Amino acid sequence: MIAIEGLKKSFGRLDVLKNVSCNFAGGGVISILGPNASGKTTFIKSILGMVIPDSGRILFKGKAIHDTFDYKRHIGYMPQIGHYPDNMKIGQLFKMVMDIRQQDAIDTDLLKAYELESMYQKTMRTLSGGTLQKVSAALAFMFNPDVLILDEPSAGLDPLAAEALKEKILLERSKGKLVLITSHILSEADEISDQILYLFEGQIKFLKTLAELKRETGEQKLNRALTKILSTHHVKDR
Ligand SMILES: Nc1ncnc2c1ncn2[C@@H]1O[C@H](COP(=O)(O)OP(=O)(O)OP(=O)(O)O)[C@@H](O)[C@H]1O
Repeated sequence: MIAIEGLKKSFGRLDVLKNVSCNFAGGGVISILGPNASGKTTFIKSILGMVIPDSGRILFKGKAIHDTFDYKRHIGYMPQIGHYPDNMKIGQLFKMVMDIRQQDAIDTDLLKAYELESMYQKTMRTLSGGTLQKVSAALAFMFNPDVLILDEPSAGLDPLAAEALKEKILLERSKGKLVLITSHILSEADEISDQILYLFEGQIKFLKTLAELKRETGEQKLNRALTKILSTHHVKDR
């Protein structure tokens, strides 16, 4: 579905992605983990065409994304912080997005779960952080995309809203969708991930299935497995 070959990106003298290559062949949930500033958002923004890499290639269904922007129709993106026109109402925002796509909403599951229709008259600038996240989540899933890219999706969501999002992610996964999620919440990643991609200082430390990670470390929980594997890597690196 998505192949990444030798991706490099620097901001000034800061090398943020250093020769990143990986392949997301089929569906499933891939959690992109790593410390702050390790390059997770830069990595997903590169796939979205929002960051232009200095070198390397990204292929979407076999086609280089530099040659096309049509591929973006197949990706639903939930940003870390959504930026929307301040004075627009929620209802107007949804209508605008549908007008731009020239398509009606296909998937209204989250719209309903979050009861956003009852808030259509609310103006974007007046929304709480969590409600803004709910709007972003509903938009990401709205057109039934093949791929979902979610940047720290549950940050700021209340527990019930986060649970609804998790259920939705699992439902889409069961349909064979590819879901890339950046997160710092290991318990959540543990519940929903098929694979873990660990970024460290702009490089992939590993990309493994969750089962493999647990088997290799002999741990049942992702947080303990990560602690173990990272300390082992650390020793090996020295
Ligand atoms: N547009 C930009 N201009 C300059 N530096 C940038 C830009 N975007 C990102 N960076 C820098 O690149 C590094 C990686 O940022 P990025 O947002 O990709 O990290 P992250 O792993 O997503 O972090 P976090 O876990 O804190 O969200 C950081 O040092 C950041 O300051």
